[in-house]
Amino acid sequence: MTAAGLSTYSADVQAEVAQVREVVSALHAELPRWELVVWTAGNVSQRLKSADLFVIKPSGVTYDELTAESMVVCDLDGNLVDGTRNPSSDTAAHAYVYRNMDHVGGVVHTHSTYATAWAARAEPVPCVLTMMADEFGGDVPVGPFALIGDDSIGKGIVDTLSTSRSPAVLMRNHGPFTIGKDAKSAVKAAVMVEEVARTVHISRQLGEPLRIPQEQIDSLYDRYQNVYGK
Ligand SMILES: O=C(CO)[C@@H](O)[C@H](O)COP(=O)(O)O
Repeated sequence: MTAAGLSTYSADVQAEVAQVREVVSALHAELPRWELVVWTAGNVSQRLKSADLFVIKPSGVTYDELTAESMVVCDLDGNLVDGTRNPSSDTAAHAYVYRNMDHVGGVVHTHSTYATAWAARAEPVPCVLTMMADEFGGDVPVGPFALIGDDSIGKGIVDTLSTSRSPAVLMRNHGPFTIGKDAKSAVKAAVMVEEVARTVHISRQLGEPLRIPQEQIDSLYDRYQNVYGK
């Protein structure tokens, strides 16, 4: 597929595109490294600061074949602006999130095993671990069932995450989508949601895990978000 390209954009925008292509390409390597994907089943994107554009992977290309140059650039309606291949099949969902959540700079989708197992049951992961309180500020919520092809998935993500502190949503019968201030933060949330989905699942084999009281969740979330690592 060909597109209009970046020639009408300023040198600053083109420079940022080149830099974000490197970032997004490198972050795709984190998905198999953390065992969050099989074959081509997951994608990372990052929004530009200097223009209403984002960078995402081309569809159906294996992670070991991805390069910075092969990353595609889309506008916030999901139209291809620059790149030689079709953008990821989840581009419309990423674009919808960027159009409707101004604070989001990165989006990730995977089909990681444990998080997707919870999604298949449409059950939120209950906040029973301090690392869940830290990262998610409560339960990891479930979003609606939605078919790929229009704005349904994006709307489900936005509607669910707009009423939660969680940067992760388990889209019913599908899998996790995560958001962050940039793509790296969204990848981190994808790693964390898989980890807690796995741990809580294992805990359940031993009995019913104990929910953390809301006051303690709030305290842990505040410390991790505002003090930890600063
Ligand atoms: O969820 C889906 C399809 O149901 C996608 O995540 C694909 O599995 C990955 O697609 P590309 O990013 O390679 O288009």
